[in-house]
Amino acid sequence: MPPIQSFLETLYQEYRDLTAGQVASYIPELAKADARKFAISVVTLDGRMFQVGDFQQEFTIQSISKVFVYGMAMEDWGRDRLLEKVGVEPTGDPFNSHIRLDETSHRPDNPMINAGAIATTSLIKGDTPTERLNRMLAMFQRYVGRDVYVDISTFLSEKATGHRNRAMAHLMLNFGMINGDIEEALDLYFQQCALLVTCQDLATMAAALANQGKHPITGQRVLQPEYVRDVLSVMYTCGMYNFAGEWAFRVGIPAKSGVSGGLIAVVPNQAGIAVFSPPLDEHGNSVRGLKVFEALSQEYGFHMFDLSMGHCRFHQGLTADLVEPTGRPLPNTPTPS
Ligand SMILES: NC(=O)CC[C@H](N)C(=O)O
Repeated sequence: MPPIQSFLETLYQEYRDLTAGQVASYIPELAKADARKFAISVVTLDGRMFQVGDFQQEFTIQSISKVFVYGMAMEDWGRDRLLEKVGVEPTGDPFNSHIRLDETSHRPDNPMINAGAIATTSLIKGDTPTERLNRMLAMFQRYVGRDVYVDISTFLSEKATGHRNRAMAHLMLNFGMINGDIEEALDLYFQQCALLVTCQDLATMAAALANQGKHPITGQRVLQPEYVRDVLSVMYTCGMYNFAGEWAFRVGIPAKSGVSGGLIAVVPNQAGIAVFSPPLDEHGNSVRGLKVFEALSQEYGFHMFDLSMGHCRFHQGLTADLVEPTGRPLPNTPTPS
């Protein structure tokens, strides 16, 4: 069982020269991304970090934001009220697929596709657009553990070209699934997608979810524990677009990807993991990201239904690096059985 840090270094060497995939270009600013950038970060529940590559490189969070805004909407409205507006059914469609509202309820299928995410964002509470944005930034700030910023160029770039998202918002307005000003809701959605993060930030945010909603370093509560379950459930079933089923089968933990090349996954009660690598496959998922997660899942057996070994092997990988000089395992790392 290799210690996690050395295994990450092996994976980095193995996949750094991979040239498959295309950098997203439908948002003009994203086309400028450097396809060679590559980072892997693992953050444990007690805030230890294992990382390789460009883990301090900033990029826009894009669809990964949907996870955290969904959690915020849960806190704003409660589970039942939110479910009336946005479903939790996987679609098997691409993230930007034309909207297919539920025939009777007119809800978008789930909050991880664009239609559902825009509806979710439109529900964020606040009296003015500025207040809603500030509440959202404060939420992201709690997850990241420092000040966060929106990349104005990417925001404007998507605002100017996001006609498909705009069309979906209008359709939802028609069915009464969005209230209020469409352009304001879209602005907030484009702003959340243009939030600047690093791979290290994303793994830390995922670790906070793995830690039942408590930040692994600041100890601050970022999400009410009762909603962590809901957020992880939709990540598990809907987080990887029309690859979600394959991902659940192969990797087996809740995850979310974004078109800028970020990919996060949550190993419940153990760690948050993130990969950053801009080239995407035909489903819009990071090519290197998928490779890394498949290898990690195989090596450490963290698939949720790998009942033969369960989480024990991942613990061994983590605890190999996590044993204090005294030899005492750190808190939150149960002894492998
Ligand atoms: N999959 C994504 O990352 C999509 C996010 C992007 N801002 C969009 O709405 O198209």
